[in-house]
Amino acid sequence: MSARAKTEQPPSEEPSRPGVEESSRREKRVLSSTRATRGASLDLQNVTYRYGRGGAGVGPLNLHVKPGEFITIVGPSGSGKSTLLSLLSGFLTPQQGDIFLGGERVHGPHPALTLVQQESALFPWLTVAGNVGFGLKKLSREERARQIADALHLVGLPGYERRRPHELSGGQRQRISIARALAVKPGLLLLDEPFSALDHATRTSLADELMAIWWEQKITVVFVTHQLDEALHLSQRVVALRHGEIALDAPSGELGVGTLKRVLGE
Ligand SMILES: Nc1ncnc2c1ncn2[C@@H]1O[C@H](COP(=O)(O)OP(=O)(O)OP(=O)(O)O)[C@@H](O)[C@H]1O
Repeated sequence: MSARAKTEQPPSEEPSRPGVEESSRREKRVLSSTRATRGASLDLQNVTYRYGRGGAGVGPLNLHVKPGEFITIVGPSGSGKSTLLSLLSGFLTPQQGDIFLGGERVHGPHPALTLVQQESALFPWLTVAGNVGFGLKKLSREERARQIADALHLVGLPGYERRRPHELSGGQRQRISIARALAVKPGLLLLDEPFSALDHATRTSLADELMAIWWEQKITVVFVTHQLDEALHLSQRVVALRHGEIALDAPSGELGVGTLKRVLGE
């Protein structure tokens, strides 16, 4: 049994605003937006995945993420964060239990569900437009170009369509990876330590940008990080994994780094 300290969520399906409104730029963007939820809900019901019989892995996990909510998953190395993200992104199938996105059972990779990983996985032979528009091939040329331009605008790189990945900095490449994920208008955005390879200043500014994008785009976000302060700063809610189980699930505003360290045994 996990020592789960689940805290009651507000009754509304609309997530509360983050408690980090100190950035004036973000504040301006936040206030200019009418917040109506577009993100999908995410439900895990008794989800279990073990590598080998009785081996390491995760579960049973039970989790409900509201449409438009931003949660972070923290946990020590080997606690099951990547396994959980692989299950959420449909790359692994639960051995027991079910995952529902917007009420529909997840069977394998899903277009409304995109994953941004630690190292940007851009195709080096394609331009920025080719990368960002990769999942938009069914659209007309004009519509595709418009969605690419919109996504680049969101990540603060308008006009970068013709650049190649090797002409960009590490931070810019991660922005393009996020733009590619956003371009398909996902119901759920999964981020696996997307800023861990970046320097502190770039990491902080990208984290702020991500907050603004989340608030504007109304998507549901699941963000995995090793950094406890980043988890508390970014998200509304922190889920801590330990030995493949949920050891804590609580609003960020009720937590401090010290509490998280104690729960995680750090
Ligand atoms: N392919 C695999 N085969 C066997 N065991 C695995 C495999 N992948 C992961 N594991 C084990 O499952 C457990 C959870 O691993 P996972 O990679 O999900 O943890 P993590 O929290 O993401 O770790 P890190 O922070 O180091 O990336 C670990 O004990 C790991 O050794």
